[in-house]
Amino acid sequence: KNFPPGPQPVPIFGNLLQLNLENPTADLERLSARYGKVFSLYFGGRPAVILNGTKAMREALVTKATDFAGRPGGLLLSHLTQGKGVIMADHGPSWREHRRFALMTLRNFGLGKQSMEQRILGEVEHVAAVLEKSIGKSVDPQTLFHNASCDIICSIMFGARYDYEHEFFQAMIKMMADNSKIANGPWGMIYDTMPLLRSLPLPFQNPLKAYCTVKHHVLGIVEEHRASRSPNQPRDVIDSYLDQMDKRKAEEDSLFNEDQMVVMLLDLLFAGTDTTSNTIRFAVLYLMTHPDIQERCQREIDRVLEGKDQASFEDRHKMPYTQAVIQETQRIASTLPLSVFHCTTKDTELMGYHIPKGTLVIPNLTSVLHEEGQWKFPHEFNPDNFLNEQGELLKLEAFMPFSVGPRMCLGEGLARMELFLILVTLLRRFQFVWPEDAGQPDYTPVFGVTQAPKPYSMMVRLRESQQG
Ligand code: HEM
Repeated sequence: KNFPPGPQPVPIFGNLLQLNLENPTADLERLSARYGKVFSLYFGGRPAVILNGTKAMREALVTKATDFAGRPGGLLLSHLTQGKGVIMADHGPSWREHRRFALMTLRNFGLGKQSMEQRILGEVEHVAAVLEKSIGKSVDPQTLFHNASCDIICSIMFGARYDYEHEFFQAMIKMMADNSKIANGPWGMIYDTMPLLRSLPLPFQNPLKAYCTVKHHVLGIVEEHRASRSPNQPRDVIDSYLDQMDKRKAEEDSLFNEDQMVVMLLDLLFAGTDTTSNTIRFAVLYLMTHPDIQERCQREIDRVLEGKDQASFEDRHKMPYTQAVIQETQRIASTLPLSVFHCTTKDTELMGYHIPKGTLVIPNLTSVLHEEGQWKFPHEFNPDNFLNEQGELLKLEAFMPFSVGPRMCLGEGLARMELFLILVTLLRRFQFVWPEDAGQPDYTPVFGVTQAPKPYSMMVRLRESQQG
């Protein structure tokens, strides 16, 4: 009763046949124009509420934060992780404690401090070395940027980075990219809506298998850590977790155990790889095809870093234009278009509608990041969206690529540091050029849990200031 309105569902499929499952973004926009900022859809027999626009998003995720902080079960992503870890864990003590642990550990390993910066800057040197070998050639940077962001997370979690060619490392990256594509794509939708088909040998079996293989390997890394660690002298996230398990051994029903640890590690890898690297790929695509914007960033970077060997995260305060370019990339790219699905934890109300406990909630972040009335230029790439007349960086309520509320991205600090240090270091050294024979750039994203640009080629040149 008084459930948000939406198109009429049909038996078995619900509204599935009315959506382009390869990329439902345009359908969601059309439905929101017809039914309003809060509307409903049926995935098979399961009702879902779609949140659109800044007002509905904030009312649900901030004002009524607890009511909307759950995670749905019964989906491909929740089956992969069995509801453990952080991302797909339901709102409860285990999620709360693991979220707190992950945030605290990231902070202890120097988020905002020197050591995390050094890990990122170290990784950028590997990227720069590969790019230097590509000078004057056309290359697709997809693999390179995936490798770099995955390696940064690996070094924080496992204490070591991998060579980009390492077999396990490559398997892990492939698993993450494939799973992201499948989970929000047609096969993921079929898995989510038609439980009877789940045991059939269909493509959604692949992510389940790939996840198990990577999980098995991570268990091996945990075993190595057990053998080589010194208690209370953590080298990385695994050691910290083992310390935490020791500390809580005496507790009956401790929430910290090996199974939870492995899922949490995979969560952080999964959440931290494609998100950051796809954002960097979008940034390079827009900078190549807007050379005036690229040059303006480079002038700012040169001025602020004059006489310094390396950039530091603190330098961002002196680089409002570069920050505006990074934020504008995040806005236009909308890397997690439908965020991560939420679920109501109790019967609640939203914008006058009744929403029962356990309802699937889909925050359409793209609808906020491209919302008319919130942005000076909602549909074009323009850093002025984030700058005032004086060229100062604006803080805007509708800028929520990391979502908002108690479930918002816990890697935001790390992601922002990575985006800044990687882009600033590379732009200082290289010029990125859209190849002459590449035709018109196509900015249309490839839809998935994380959205990616279509594969493209870039030309790399050493900047004049860096030559000889
Ligand atoms: C540009 C990069 C990134 C973007 C745009 C991004 C965005 C998001 C979004 C939209 C969510 C869903 C929030 C919600 O459900 O309301 C999320 C959740 C999450 N992110 Fe990120 N993220 C990024 C990078 C990272 C990194 C580097 C890490 C980890 C090291 C990370 C870890 C997580 C985790 C663990 C969650 C689940 C939080 C929870 O359920 O409590 N993310 N992220």
